[in-house]
Amino acid sequence: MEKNQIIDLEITDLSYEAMGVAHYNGMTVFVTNALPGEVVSAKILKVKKNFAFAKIEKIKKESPDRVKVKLNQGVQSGLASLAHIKYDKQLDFKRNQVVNLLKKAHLENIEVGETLASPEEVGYRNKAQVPVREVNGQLEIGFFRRHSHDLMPLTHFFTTDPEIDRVLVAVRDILRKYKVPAYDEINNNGEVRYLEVRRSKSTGEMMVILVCLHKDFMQLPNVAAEVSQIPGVSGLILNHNPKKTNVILGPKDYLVFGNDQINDQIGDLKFRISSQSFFQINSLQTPRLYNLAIKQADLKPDDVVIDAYSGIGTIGLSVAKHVKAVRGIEVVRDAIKDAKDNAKLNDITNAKYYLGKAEEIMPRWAKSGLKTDVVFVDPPRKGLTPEFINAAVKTGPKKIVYISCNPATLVRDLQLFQEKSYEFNRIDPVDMFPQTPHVESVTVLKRTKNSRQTAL
Ligand SMILES: C[S@@+](CC[C@H](N)C(=O)[O-])C[C@H]1O[C@@H](n2cnc3c(N)ncnc32)[C@H](O)[C@@H]1O
Repeated sequence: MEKNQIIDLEITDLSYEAMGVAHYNGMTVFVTNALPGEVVSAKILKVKKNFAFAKIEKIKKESPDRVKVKLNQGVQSGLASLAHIKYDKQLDFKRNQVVNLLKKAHLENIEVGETLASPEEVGYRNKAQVPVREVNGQLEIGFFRRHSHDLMPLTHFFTTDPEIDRVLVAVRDILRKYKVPAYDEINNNGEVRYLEVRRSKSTGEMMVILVCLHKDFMQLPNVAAEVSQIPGVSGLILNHNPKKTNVILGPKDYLVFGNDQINDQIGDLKFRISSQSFFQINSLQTPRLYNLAIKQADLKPDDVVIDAYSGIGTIGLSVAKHVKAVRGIEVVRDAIKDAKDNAKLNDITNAKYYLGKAEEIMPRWAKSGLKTDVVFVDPPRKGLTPEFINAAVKTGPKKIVYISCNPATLVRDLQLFQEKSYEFNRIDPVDMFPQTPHVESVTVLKRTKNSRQTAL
């Protein structure tokens, strides 16, 4: 097999990244946007020792699960790599990921629920963070082609709220009008690196964030004056990121005009969200995710609850009125400030929030003898650390409710909890990210009879 060769392939499976999988002369070939059951004529793009990558030249036999999307193939592979699959089959794909990971871990007796469908299949994202670069002499917004920093200009982001797309394009045009230079990452000069827009689904308020190389630039007053005229925009923030780095946001934000938080709502609770705070990006699916987790936690009025990886307090504050006390842990300073503000905003007095790393704070609490009843964890993709798991178990909770955005680290961590005599019998996938391969899920671990002794 060699690069640029064209071969016919029968697709037998889908990889975790939603690439069609085929076998050819002992090699595994990953074909972008191909579906199981299809026969495709494919061009080989890259050859490694045991596997290769290819792209479709022609579909010779089409899967009945395929939907025609207008997206260009490059856009689709970067932003919405499941967009060519019928939505109900996307849900199956996500469920199968969990099933396969459990099988690999020899955990076949665990039930995996049907993936809970998202109320919106496109345009659901309440936040966009898009790179700004110069392409052919003009400032453009778009996305980086896979595994590169080549900007593909774009104005319609497909999974993002169309109101956000409208503001992204309006701000792009203002930056062009005042000839603000885009960031040049090779020479670490220019100005605007990323453009972020967040929108509250409940109030319609939008926050615009310009991620810039400098904390001020000549055209900023004119840019700000025009951005303030865009309907729906309630604030402009300049995020200062002076470093030569791939990290998107710098540590400092400067409020240029308006509010530095937007107001949103989940269920009957109000939330204020700062620019650097995490907020679930699928606004309509979030309450359904939380309700599932809270229902399965079966909370009691005397319960002491931990909300680890709390963000702005959304989970902890949703349960606070039904339990004795909530303690939240979060590493982002602004998110802790938001969580405290949000407790006040909703007249909640039994929820306290602590700044720091969960894997450091939890062992301290365990050492000081804290006892808990339910621990909610909602970590980033890398999952939990053994230190956190040990400490959480030491506080003796009856239940641990694990909300995960990465089934691979979830299954790894669930096995560690099992070693500490916590058991689980089902995982419920929830689709927070339609059109993409990302899988969210809820699992409840229960303490078995003898685990309190083992834990202490
Ligand atoms: C997936 S988000 C969940 C936030 C919140 N539970 C929600 O539903 O909106 C994970 C959160 O963990 C925070 N985080 C990341 N690493 C952390 C750590 N080591 N300790 C505590 N919080 C951390 C992130 O800042 C983020 O707010």
